[in-house]
Amino acid sequence: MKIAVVGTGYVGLVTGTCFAETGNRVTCVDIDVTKIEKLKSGVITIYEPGLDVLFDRNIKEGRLLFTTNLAEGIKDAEVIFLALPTPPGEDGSADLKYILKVADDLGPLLADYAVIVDKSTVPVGTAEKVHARIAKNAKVEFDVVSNPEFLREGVAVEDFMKPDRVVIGTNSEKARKVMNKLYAPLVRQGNPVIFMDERSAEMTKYAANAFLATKITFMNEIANLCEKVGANVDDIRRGIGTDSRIGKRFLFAGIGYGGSCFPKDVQALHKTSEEYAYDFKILEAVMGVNENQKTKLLPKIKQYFNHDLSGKTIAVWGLAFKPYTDDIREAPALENIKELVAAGANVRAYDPEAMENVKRILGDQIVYTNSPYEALEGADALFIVTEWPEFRSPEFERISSLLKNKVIFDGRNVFELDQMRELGYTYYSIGRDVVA
Ligand SMILES: NC(=O)c1ccc[n+]([C@@H]2O[C@H](COP(=O)([O-])OP(=O)(O)OC[C@H]3O[C@@H](n4cnc5c(N)ncnc54)[C@H](O)[C@@H]3O)[C@@H](O)[C@H]2O)c1
Ligand SMILES: O=c1ccn([C@@H]2O[C@H](COP(=O)(O)OP(=O)(O)O[C@H]3O[C@H](CO)[C@@H](O)[C@H](O)[C@H]3O)[C@@H](O)[C@H]2O)c(=O)[nH]1
Repeated sequence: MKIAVVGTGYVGLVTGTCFAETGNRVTCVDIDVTKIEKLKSGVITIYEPGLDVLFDRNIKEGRLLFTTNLAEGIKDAEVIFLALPTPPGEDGSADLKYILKVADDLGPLLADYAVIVDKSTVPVGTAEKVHARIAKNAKVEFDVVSNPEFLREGVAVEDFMKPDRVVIGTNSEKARKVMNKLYAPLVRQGNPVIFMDERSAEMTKYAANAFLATKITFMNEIANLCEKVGANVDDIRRGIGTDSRIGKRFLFAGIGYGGSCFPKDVQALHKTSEEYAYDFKILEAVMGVNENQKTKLLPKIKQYFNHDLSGKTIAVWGLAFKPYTDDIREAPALENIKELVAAGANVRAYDPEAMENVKRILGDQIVYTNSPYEALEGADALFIVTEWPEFRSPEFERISSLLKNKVIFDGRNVFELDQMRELGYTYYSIGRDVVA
């Protein structure tokens, strides 16, 4: 099939590359000239494990093209994906200006029947709005379908190529056939394509993200209570996660969820509920708890240093909002580092992928190091913010020889308490006893 993807950011590039890999001819469109020039010259613009191999192969085989010209990009396309940003507007609702602008532009350009697909995360009613905007100028028949994306950064290729499910919102039989054909190679493992109406598909995406954010937040609250009653949240996780009704995943307590999706999508769903005069109490609690959770360890760090961080040096391991990505959108590291610096501390930070992105925001307010150990040089304490695998089994002797105090603040429960006890560390983590 011939496909166009409009918006070649994270989701657009994964969508385009993966559909090229399943044999389609794909043209990705973006207004960012620098990005498109890079992509055209074979340079991948996002860090996503495994994507580079597919990207190189499909460019070489001529199935994956890039352009800044919308008319050229959508020419002869049977399916046109919109993978455009939907950032929070000033009031927290999803800002649809990028989507609606492209919808306006598309109308006069359509030369034959096409299925326009909302791949972006968009509030209930958006497919109808997009349809209306295209219809204003379109001279041909078309359908607008909602097909939300559930991929996770860091495992995006796996999530896209072997999806748990594909959700497609449409009442058009013609669009349904086109989408079924496109997704057939991805769902042949037995995972379903679930058809529903557009509004339910749009809502499904927000419900999934809000549910997962709630699940994590529930565990964070259990963790906070565990600290007070002297229980261990990791044992609780194992104890409840083995119940198949609860499930093992997304039960890891820590210093809050971040990223480009959960925070904005929970906020946007809350906004939708407000618009419909529904008081969605759980979402409000989730947002409030997560905000506090992100800086949960700071009072403990301050207390350890007798409420005076001036001149103290804190080594920070991990800046990305989670491992296997260079994405720092809503990353708990940023807020923590800003507060440490404001309290007079020096920060020496290391992250395998995200340092360039942090430099663009924090500049020379902190020191960036070439290895986790270099970050520890002259440091008074270690603060683990992101659980990159390389932090899980470090050389502890090297850590203790470099740190001024054998103290670790761990926002992701990377180490076992017994291990810390044996090694003689003072160890603060989330929802577990302090090892002193
Ligand atoms: N990042 C994720 O993990 C993820 C996962 C699932 C869903 N989503 C959703 O997918 C959508 C896109 O997210 P993203 O992370 O890929 O965003 P992104 O910011 O990485 O990419 C968006 C791209 O759209 C381009 N763009 C803006 N206006 C344009 C126009 N008029 N024409 C062509 N291109 C234009 C931008 O230049 C940018 O490259 C959002 O709604 C997001 O919520 C994201
Ligand atoms: O048990 C857990 C699992 C995750 N997190 C945190 O939750 C955030 C989000 O993690 P994850 O969901 O893995 O990353 P995203 O790439 O943001 O993916 C989410 O957001 C995407 C965009 O909408 C969706 O497509 C995905 O299905 C959804 O998982 C991160 O800060 C994690 O540290 C926890 O604190 N505990």
